[in-house]
Amino acid sequence: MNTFADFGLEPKVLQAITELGFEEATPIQGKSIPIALTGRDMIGQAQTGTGKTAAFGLPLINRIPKDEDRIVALIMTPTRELAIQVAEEIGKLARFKGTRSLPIYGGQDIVRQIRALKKKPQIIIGTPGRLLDHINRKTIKLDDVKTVVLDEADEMLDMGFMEDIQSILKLVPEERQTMLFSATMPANIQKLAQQFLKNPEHVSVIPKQVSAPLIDQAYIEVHERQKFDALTRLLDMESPELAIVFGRTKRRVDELAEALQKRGYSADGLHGDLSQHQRDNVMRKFRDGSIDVLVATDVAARGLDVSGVSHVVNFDLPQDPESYVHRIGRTGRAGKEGAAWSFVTPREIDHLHFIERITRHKIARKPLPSIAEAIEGKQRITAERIIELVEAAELGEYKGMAIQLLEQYDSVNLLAAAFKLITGDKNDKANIELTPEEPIRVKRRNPDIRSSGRKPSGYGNRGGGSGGGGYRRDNREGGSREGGNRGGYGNKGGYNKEGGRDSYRSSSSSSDRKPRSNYNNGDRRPSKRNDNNSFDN
Ligand SMILES: Nc1ncnc2c1ncn2[C@@H]1O[C@H](COP(=O)(O)OP(=O)(O)OP(=O)(O)O)[C@@H](O)[C@H]1O
Ligand SMILES: [Mg+2]
Repeated sequence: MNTFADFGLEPKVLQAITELGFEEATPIQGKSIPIALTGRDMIGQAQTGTGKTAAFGLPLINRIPKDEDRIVALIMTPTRELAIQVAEEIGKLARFKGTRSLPIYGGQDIVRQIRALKKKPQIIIGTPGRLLDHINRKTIKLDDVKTVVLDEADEMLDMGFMEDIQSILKLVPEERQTMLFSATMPANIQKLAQQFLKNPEHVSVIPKQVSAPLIDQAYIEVHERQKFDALTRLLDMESPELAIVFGRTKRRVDELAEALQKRGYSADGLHGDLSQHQRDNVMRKFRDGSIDVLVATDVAARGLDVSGVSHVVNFDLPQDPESYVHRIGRTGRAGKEGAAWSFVTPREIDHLHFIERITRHKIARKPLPSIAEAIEGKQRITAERIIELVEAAELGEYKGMAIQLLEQYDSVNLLAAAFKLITGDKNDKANIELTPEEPIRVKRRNPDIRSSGRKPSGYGNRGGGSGGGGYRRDNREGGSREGGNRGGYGNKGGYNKEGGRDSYRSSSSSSDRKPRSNYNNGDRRPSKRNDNNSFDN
């Protein structure tokens, strides 16, 4: 057990930690902070929701002199939402010391960013594409950067950011500290590490299983056409505080969010084809609880920390075990419990076993909730709300009618009728038709490649020879289908108004760099880029 005072952090940094209510350091913080404070390169791996942001953020803030007026630290994240969130957390940790930080991401007005850059931030938190834009415009200079952090390093590689990261790091002085963090460290991270890190310290607090321990994981076997009913029954039965429902494609997310709204759920969708304004809006509504179901593509899988997310539903199974780990890791964070449910079609059972094998966690099979369970769940919630109202005792103007009715009718019948009226869904008949998704197929891969090269990675280490797994992420179907279908869904539910995939370029930047197409560059991975290119740069 580590108290923060043991690390020799400055009083003003400690004050911020106290203010945030952090009592003791998490294991990854306990191991990383002393190393990071020395300025050594490091790779940090720990389960989702265990405080990796502060693990790199605190030493970073601690090491920056107060009167520094140059950019001395750079944090890169794979998504805009994550850049915003990390910047907020860094801002909180730096509050008393006064270290200045600034998020820089695509989709935001570049002129506004340039103005903010004039205020001499010391830490920049950004997505690679927009960072490069600023570098090319000479509005960001990296000559004085002493520390670089790649948050979700493996994801940035997977999204095809390698080239961008290379270009950016070339401009950072060799004499620097570089740190990589993620909950998952597939083997290809070695490539990045070898290229950019010097004799890094590997810090891993991954025990046997890579997914966070406080998440209750289950799966329900359903046919594609049953999924929507299964979801609504689950939502009714479990009544999540907040839930994130992951769909495989943007089209899926649009259709599902719209269908849930039709059925009266307070839901909205998030994916990379929305304008930044729409994305910000959805995230804000979800964070403040004005919607309680966020339907999202993998754009929301990494790093997002929203307190109150009690449930994650994989409406569609993800292709990669990593994605599974990160998606379900949006719940069960910072010592809280959470539930993760995955819908698995009969043809995907093998894929589920593959995920179980790689994540080393058996996922319990649960039956499809029955209509009776769903109704009971809804009634339970309604009853709780009624009791709350009764206890609040502010029912003055409703009492007259209640008294009148009770004189004529039986009280049980009256209450039952009220329940029926409240919970019986007039919207249940709303016609819902979702475009079916193809089942995911198992892509074999060599178990060894899961290891980060040093034990224990939480993956791999199960023997198995080398070579020839044949697993290729860019074969995954989600991406191409997302792209292929986009045109047809342009005006559903008010989404996709931006139009095509390159629109982020024109709206976010006037840089002369070529738009990143997923299809014209063999180097880029088509699958995720398809969603991510518009969410990042
Ligand atoms: N020492 C601590 N004590 C209590 N809460 C903490 C502590 N450190 C961080 N937290 C909180 O825990 C939550 C999760 O932290 P964070 O987002 O950094 O996790 P993470 O390890 O980066 O997860 P992911 O892999 O999903 O990105 C945040 O709300 C953060 O404020
Ligand atoms: Mg994180």
